[in-house]
Amino acid sequence: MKSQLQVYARLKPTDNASIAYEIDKSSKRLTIGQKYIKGGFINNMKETMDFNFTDILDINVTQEQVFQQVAVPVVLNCLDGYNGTIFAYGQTGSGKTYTINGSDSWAYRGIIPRVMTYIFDQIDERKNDYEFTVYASYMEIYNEKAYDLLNEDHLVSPIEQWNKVEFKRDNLGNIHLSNISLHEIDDAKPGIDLLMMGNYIRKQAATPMNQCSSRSHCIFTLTFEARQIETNTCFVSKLNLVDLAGSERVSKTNHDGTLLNEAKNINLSLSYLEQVIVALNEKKKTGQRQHIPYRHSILTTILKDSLGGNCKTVMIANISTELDNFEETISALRFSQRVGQLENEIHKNQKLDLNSMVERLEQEKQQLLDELQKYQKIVGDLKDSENVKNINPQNKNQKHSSQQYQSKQVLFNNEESQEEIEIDEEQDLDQILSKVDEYMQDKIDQLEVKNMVEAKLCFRAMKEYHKSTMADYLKELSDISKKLQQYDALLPQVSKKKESTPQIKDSDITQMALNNFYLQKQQSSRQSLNGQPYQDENVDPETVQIGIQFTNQQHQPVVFNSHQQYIPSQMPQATLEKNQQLSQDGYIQKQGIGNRKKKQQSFEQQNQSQQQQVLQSQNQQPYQDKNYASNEELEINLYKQQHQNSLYRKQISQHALKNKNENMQIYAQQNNNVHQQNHYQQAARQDNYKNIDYEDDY
Ligand SMILES: Nc1ncnc2c1ncn2[C@@H]1O[C@H](COP(=O)(O)OP(=O)(O)OP(=O)(O)O)[C@@H](O)[C@H]1O
Repeated sequence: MKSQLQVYARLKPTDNASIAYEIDKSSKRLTIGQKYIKGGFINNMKETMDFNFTDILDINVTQEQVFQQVAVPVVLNCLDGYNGTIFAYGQTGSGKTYTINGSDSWAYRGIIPRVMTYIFDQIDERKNDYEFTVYASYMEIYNEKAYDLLNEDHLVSPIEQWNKVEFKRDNLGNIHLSNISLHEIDDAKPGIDLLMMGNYIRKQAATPMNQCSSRSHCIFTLTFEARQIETNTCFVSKLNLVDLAGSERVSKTNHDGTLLNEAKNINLSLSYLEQVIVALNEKKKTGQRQHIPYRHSILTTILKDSLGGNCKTVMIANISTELDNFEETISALRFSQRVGQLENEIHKNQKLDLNSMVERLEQEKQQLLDELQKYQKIVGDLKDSENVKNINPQNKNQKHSSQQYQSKQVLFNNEESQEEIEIDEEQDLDQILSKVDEYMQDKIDQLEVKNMVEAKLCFRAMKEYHKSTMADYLKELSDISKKLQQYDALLPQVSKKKESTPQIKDSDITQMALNNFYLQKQQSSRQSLNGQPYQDENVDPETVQIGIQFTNQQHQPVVFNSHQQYIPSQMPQATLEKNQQLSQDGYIQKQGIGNRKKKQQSFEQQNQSQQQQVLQSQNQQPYQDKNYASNEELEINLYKQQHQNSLYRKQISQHALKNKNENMQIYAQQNNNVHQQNHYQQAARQDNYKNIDYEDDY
């Protein structure tokens, strides 16, 4: 089934000078006024430019409306067994993250958290027909390297130590990913907690690399495994929710060499995305096979199915209406027009679970064999009474036919010579009926009838009855035998297919990843619980211990009350003690000093416009969200929580790193290894330095 890619334009409100635009609701057309002043010149080209969309979401459209209109149809498709992708494209600051993830405030949550709530409501509605299992994974692509954002180890280790996600192609061209964790989720809350953890890891990783979200692509994937209870058919479908990097031009980034390199990579992967789309459009126009350069970047490799493959794909073009961004806006609009011309070939990922199919066939075969046995017994009973008669030497002929019948009967059970099972219905029926006649003749004396007329009537009735019963039996026997042959032929084929089928991709990967995840989890909790020294010398035992205490809270976000105190009920006893210990050591108190504290104090004291300025500096953006004006209280709280939370975790990781280096230094001293001593001394010094550095950040 062909499915045209849907492209929505979402316009972001601005308080600054806006570009002139008009929306034609009926034809879904966005008209942009081109006449503008740039560098003192008036652009004299065509006055307006038109762009067509599936729909245009104007500046006043709410997050809930975007979710209902754009995401719900895709999610429903996924729950019916089709793949789906929603991706947001646009320049930095145009609202991609706001659309896909949302802002920090729950009221303005974006598509992913809304999808989480929605899918579990839907799954609940379908629970009589389907059994669903849902998995989540979250990946970041930065500088042509992909990282797992849901790996709990990444909470405490720097990005340089993370394993990169690896891609392997099988013979069929399917991509298999390793070093990415899949998490089973059975409710919206654990799903949202995972998302928050991923966003936290993303933010934390961004700091040391001097990177910000604009420069990486993020893909949140939900995998659905469903089994239809009645038919035992299964499907695996995927929903990708993608927040792309900013699409602005390299020249505009205006940074030094390193950053330019990053920017180049981002623009390269986006330009490969563009090339894929152009090639797909060419292919569609000319109808000729053409090379589609999916392999050129990680992004296009991952989105292969979403672009030109088996996937219902929706793009949201996030459009900044600011006059300053006019060129980027036009380029994003042009890109969206090319995407809008694409068509995907979608089909339901339904498949029969081979295990249950074999099981079902075997059950059916057993049922048929039981039935067959029953019929054979009935026919055998008749034949026995015949044999009694056949003992009479005068009935040689009949004895012969009885043997013939018996040999036919044996053939029903002879699996080797199935071709001979075909029975000659006509011939057998005649033979059997003649035997029934004789049998009746013999029995007539035994009939308790008053006279011959009655006897004849009775005999005829019996004869008719036997005749029809035997005919029915034979017909059924023949049907069963044919059916059995079909099943016998089918069973080895199915079993063979089952053996030769390569590892079932989605479910097996899921299972493997889950096993891996639980194994790691078990291992680390064993190590922490039994108090044994942690074996891996790359990881400090204390770091692991703290990491586990965090993760044992099932990714619950750290909760603070209005006085910025951690709510202890959310904290395990061990963590509380650790926390107190850290406080005594001076690590926790540190959060009360330094620029961060001053910033926070001034934040509280400043008047409303000053508060807005702080929010602006936090976003690195001019403040544009009118909704925030009425929600300062909420925003202030969020701001405080965010920094306190992030500070606490960073301090723990710093503390652990420092301890590790000090311990390693002692170890090197014990072993008289001067070189290592120097190395760890230097590292410990750097850690101390980093701590000071870090305080200054706030
Ligand atoms: N439709 C909107 N209504 C209100 N505020 C918005 C809207 N879209 C975006 N914003 C606000 O604009 C700011 C920038 O948006 P956002 O971070 O989503 O941009 P982005 O395109 O993801 O940028 P980047 O490429 O840097 O990640 C945020 O503060 C966000 O809350």
